[in-house]
Amino acid sequence: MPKVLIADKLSTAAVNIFKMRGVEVDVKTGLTKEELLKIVDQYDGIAIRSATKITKDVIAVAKKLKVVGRAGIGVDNVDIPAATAAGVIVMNTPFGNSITTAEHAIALMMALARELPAANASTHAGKWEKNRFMGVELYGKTLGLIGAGNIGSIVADRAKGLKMHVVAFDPYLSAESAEEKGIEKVELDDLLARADFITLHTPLTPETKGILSAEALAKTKKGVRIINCARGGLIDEAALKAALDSGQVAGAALDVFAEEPAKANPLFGNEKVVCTPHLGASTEEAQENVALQVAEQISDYLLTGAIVNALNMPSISAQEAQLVKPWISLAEKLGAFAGQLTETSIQAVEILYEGSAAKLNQRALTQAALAGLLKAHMPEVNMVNAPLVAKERGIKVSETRRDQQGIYEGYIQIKVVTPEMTRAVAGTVFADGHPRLIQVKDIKLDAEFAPNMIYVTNEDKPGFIGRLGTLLGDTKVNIANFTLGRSAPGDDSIALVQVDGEVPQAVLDAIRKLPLVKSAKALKF
Ligand SMILES: NC(=O)C1=CN([C@@H]2O[C@H](COP(=O)(O)OP(=O)(O)OC[C@H]3O[C@@H](n4cnc5c(N)ncnc54)[C@H](O)[C@@H]3O)[C@@H](O)[C@H]2O)C=CC1
Ligand SMILES: O=C(O)C(=O)COP(=O)(O)O
Repeated sequence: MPKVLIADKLSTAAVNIFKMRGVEVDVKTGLTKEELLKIVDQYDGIAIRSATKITKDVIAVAKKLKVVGRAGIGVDNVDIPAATAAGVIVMNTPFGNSITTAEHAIALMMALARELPAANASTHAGKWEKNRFMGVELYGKTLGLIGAGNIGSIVADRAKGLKMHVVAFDPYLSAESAEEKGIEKVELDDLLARADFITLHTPLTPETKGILSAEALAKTKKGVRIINCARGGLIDEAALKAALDSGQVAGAALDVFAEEPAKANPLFGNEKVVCTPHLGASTEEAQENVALQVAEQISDYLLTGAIVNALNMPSISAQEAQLVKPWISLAEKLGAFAGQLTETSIQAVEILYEGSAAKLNQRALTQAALAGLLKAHMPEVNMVNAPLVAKERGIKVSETRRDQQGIYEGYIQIKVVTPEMTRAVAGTVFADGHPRLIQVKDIKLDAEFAPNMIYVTNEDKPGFIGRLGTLLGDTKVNIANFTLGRSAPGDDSIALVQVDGEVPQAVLDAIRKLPLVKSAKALKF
């Protein structure tokens, strides 16, 4: 039974889902890094929010870990490259809390416009400072969105309801989509110059880090009000403090901070600043949504192989996972076969999907094929990081789909191009769900994959099979299966021998010395 750790505060809906689905679950929130490092190797999955940091060193000791599920959107607390390198899938719940967070941004904008927190505190203190608080209207004002994705778009929709004019800076927002949303797409400088309110809704990336820098703040309309419900690092906090002090910025409402939990911050204590402790996603509805979703997604992956909302893997539905599983195994084994025969650098990999194989999730199959291929010489490669490793090594990967042409209902062929040669291997999945090797170079055959095999190329002349069998018998290597193939009588032929146990090097050397043998290699699957 797979075991999952819930490391941040999640709705109890998550625990119930895990239990119902047959996943063992521990709830241990508020762990220090050291505590997490001590226990993380027990778990197949971890469910988190923004508090727990899944760093490189956590991934390094989490030997069983297969999936990190973020009950929410931002994944800047997860080292995705490290997870990818370790074959750990990182998932989030991209829509579960977006309405709630957009509503928080609007709430903060209103609180800022009318100084609600200060007025509230003053009234509770019995001061009745009616003349102290003078707000501004939102009606007719320009709202500048930095980032117009899911949350930004909902904020825009609500702001339009308040009769604001909405402009957005988002390089990835198409003109059509902007028009559809009633948003004016602008450049950042234009937004800074025109907006009465600026609200941030981008992820924290190297490009967006410090997007509201001292320089950017200097370009804003004097008296601008800023709302940040995305990530603290988007604003240079020291620069914001200076801009508030100079009056360039009239106020800021912040839900997120460069360092969290934010116990001390240069902006604390400033009455022009409205703060909440990262509450953007904190409504009953959103927390129920994200907890349910993340528990379903993690359970699905661990129990069925289905992948939804992963940031480092293509999606595969549960139904598809069932269908594609034997083909993934085939693709990986074909890749492993070709990889073990390849001793030189690889220039290109061409994968052909025919018939029923062409109707399956091609990205997953290609990732499996690449993983098998590259793992032969780089054990750290896995299905998740294989495309990246191939790219880093300059291996050109191409895929072709074709309707059924041959006798097999479906098959996969992998062609590996090296500076010396091109080698093709192909296989299919039989009705029993077992992958079969059906072609090596141009030679047709029919062989199952086994943990230990010997691959021999030889001249097709009488006497070879007997000698090989005798040698293996004499050296106590038990033959489980023996498959032969040749392009034409008397031409090149190959023998694939399934053996029980590892093949000693001395036996391989002896096979290579047999008459008619051209090459011999031990293969492992
Ligand atoms: N305060 C809170 O509790 C919460 C905060 N968030 C934060 O809100 C962020 C936005 O969430 P969603 O809208 O769901 O994400 P999203 O992915 O739907 O939208 C992000 C938008 O930012 C844009 N973008 C990316 N790089 C940009 C750049 N350099 N300049 C301008 N725009 C850029 C993208 O094109 C995209 O349209 C999340 O990344 C997360 O960090 C999300 C939920 C709750
Ligand atoms: O979903 C997000 O990106 C959030 O920032 C929400 O964070 P939280 O789950 O409340 O810690």
